Amino acid sequence: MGGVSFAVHRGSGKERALLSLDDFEDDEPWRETVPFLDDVAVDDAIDGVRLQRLRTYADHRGDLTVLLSDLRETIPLPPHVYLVSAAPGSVRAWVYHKRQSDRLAFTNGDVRVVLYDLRKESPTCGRLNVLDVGGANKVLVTIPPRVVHGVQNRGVDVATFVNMPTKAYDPGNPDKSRLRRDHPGIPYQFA
Ligand SMILES: Cc1cn([C@H]2C[C@H](O)[C@@H](COP(=O)(O)OP(=O)(O)O[C@H]3O[C@@H](C)C(=O)[C@@H](O)[C@H]3O)O2)c(=O)[nH]c1=O
Repeated sequence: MGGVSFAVHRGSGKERALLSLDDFEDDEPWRETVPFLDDVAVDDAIDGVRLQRLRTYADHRGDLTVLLSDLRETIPLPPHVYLVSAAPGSVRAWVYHKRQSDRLAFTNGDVRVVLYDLRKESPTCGRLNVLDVGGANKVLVTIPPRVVHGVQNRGVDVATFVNMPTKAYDPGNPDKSRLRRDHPGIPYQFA
């Protein structure tokens, strides 16, 4: 694999004498509450599916959006995180995972997430949820194991989303079960 060169500045004793870590100022606490990842109520949500509001902090330099945090509650920290770029109109469906929960963070684009509960033991077996998320509705969607899901980019630009599943992807034993996207057994057809 081709080496990647980095500019390395060796520094000198004289420079270190001019500055120390103590010269930095600590940020002051700015909020008494933790204003991110508030739960969003979803009418008739499938059992175990969770939506949390993602809060974006904007300033003249751009913005920052918190995607996941255990500051407010103990959560399974993500052993694996990846970024998906969805081409305009693209559909990723239908899938479910036997062992992991997906935690999909949507912050941009016009994306539709469709969830379908085929878990025979679930109190919401047979229920469908259709969630429109992205730039206008920045949310973290937690999808428990065995909940069928599909994601469509309904916009005209590439949409990206981050997945922070509760288990690492193992190519040797991928936790991914698929069904063709137009299967008539699911009461939703992607346009
Ligand atoms: C999930 C994953 C895939 N891959 C590889 C496998 C494959 O060659 C390529 C694309 O993987 P997939 O086809 O599984 O990805 P995809 O079907 O696009 O699934 C994605 O869409 C949403 C709806 C989901 O539910 C997630 O599971 C997410 O993986 O990336 C990794 O290398 N690491 C990973 O962690």
